[in-house]
Amino acid sequence: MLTLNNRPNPAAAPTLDQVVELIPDAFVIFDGDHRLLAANAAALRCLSLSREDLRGMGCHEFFQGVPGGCAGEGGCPLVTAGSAMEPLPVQIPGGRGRRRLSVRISRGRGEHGDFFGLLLHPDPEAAPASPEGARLVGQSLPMLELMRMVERVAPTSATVLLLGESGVGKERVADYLHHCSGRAQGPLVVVDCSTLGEQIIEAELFGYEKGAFTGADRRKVGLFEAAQGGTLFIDEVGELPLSMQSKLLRVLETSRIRRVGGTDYIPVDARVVAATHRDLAAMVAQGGFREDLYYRLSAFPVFIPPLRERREDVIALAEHFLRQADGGALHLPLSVPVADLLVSYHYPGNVRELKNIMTRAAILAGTGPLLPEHIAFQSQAGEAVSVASPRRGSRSVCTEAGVRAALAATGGHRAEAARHLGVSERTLYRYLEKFQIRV
Ligand SMILES: Nc1ncnc2c1ncn2[C@@H]1O[C@H](COP(=O)(O)OP(=O)(O)OP(=O)(O)O)[C@@H](O)[C@H]1O
Repeated sequence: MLTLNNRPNPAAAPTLDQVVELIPDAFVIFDGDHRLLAANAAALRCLSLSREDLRGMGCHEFFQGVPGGCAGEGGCPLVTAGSAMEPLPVQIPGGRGRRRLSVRISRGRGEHGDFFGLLLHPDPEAAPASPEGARLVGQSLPMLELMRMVERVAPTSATVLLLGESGVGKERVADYLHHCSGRAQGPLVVVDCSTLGEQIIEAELFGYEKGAFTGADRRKVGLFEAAQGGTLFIDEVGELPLSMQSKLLRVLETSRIRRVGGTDYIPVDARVVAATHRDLAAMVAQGGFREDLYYRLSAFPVFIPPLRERREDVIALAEHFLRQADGGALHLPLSVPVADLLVSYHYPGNVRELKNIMTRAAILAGTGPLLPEHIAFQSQAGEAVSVASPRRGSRSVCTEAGVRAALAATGGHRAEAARHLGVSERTLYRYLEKFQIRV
């Protein structure tokens, strides 16, 4: 029981277990005998251990993985950490093998002795060990800010909603989030609502029992169950039919599913990350999306800016995709004219378009040098992609090299060069004046 000073009615005070649940990050408390007193749900997920596994666990077993006495001054982090809140990299044995965590330990003094609070985070130093697929390429400010947000929310159990135009990297960010979470060793299951018809989506998500419908000749486990202990990435959640939206909401609220044709409720422990390129708030206003589900999903929205708003990432991404292409590494680093040309473009198809451009360029260049003529932009017409962007209205910034490259690539055609840069012709004129470029 936790009571505050002079509390008139201690019986009404919250328990320690209830208090630790208020902390969104993975958090555990040890008592003065170095025995674990309480852990919140985020910590259980982070360590893949149950509350029963953890309660009463000694510091030696917690830090070393095997029961034993406290290692004392020489080795127990609770003793050595003091009150400095410096993160401490440790290898903690979880339910599925050891994992590297960064632990911040703080010491408190109570009536009956000391106690210790431990905040657990995935160790950023361990990031290189994560698979290539989980790495986010990009060093622009918006990208660094995005990574910080994702790393912050990853260890919690919050539902995350990824917003951004098509091809901007939503699935990639979901992958990164999964690998930064305590569920990294669990599965990452992806479901794309835009590719599933209304009839099959329920069976896909929740599974079905034998005989549930014609053709159901055996029991099938759904994607929620397949994601047990891991993450379920629901892509294009805006395409979910209304009837399914209420069912999804129920699962998010109760953490239980019922297979189609089944009667039992099955507990599921899957962290949900959803994504959409659509403006869900507008869909709510038009009655196409349930308001309650919208609020539930957007507990932690993360906006991924379009590539044209983070042109500083273009070269790093281009070289990354070139490295992945057959024989592409031959062309690294990119020549200045190719780099200028790439940076000048506005990428309506975002990172996916850049990836396709680089894969194609590597093929066209073969074993010779990679030249500007090998760069073929896919959406030269510059058609607008429908955007659900809270940052709509932010302006493209063109460099002198970019403007010159766009003019060179379009044979000096101003209207085409403006389209190519993703700006209006009037804006292009302002740039021509600013950089004193004559066409
Ligand atoms: N920051 C990044 N670093 C490395 N690769 C990236 C990055 N962002 C996107 N990609 C790659 O670009 C391609 C498109 O990204 P992704 O599929 O994640 O986009 P998306 O926003 O989910 O698209 P859609 O809305 O069409 O589902 C993928 O091959 C992905 O791996």
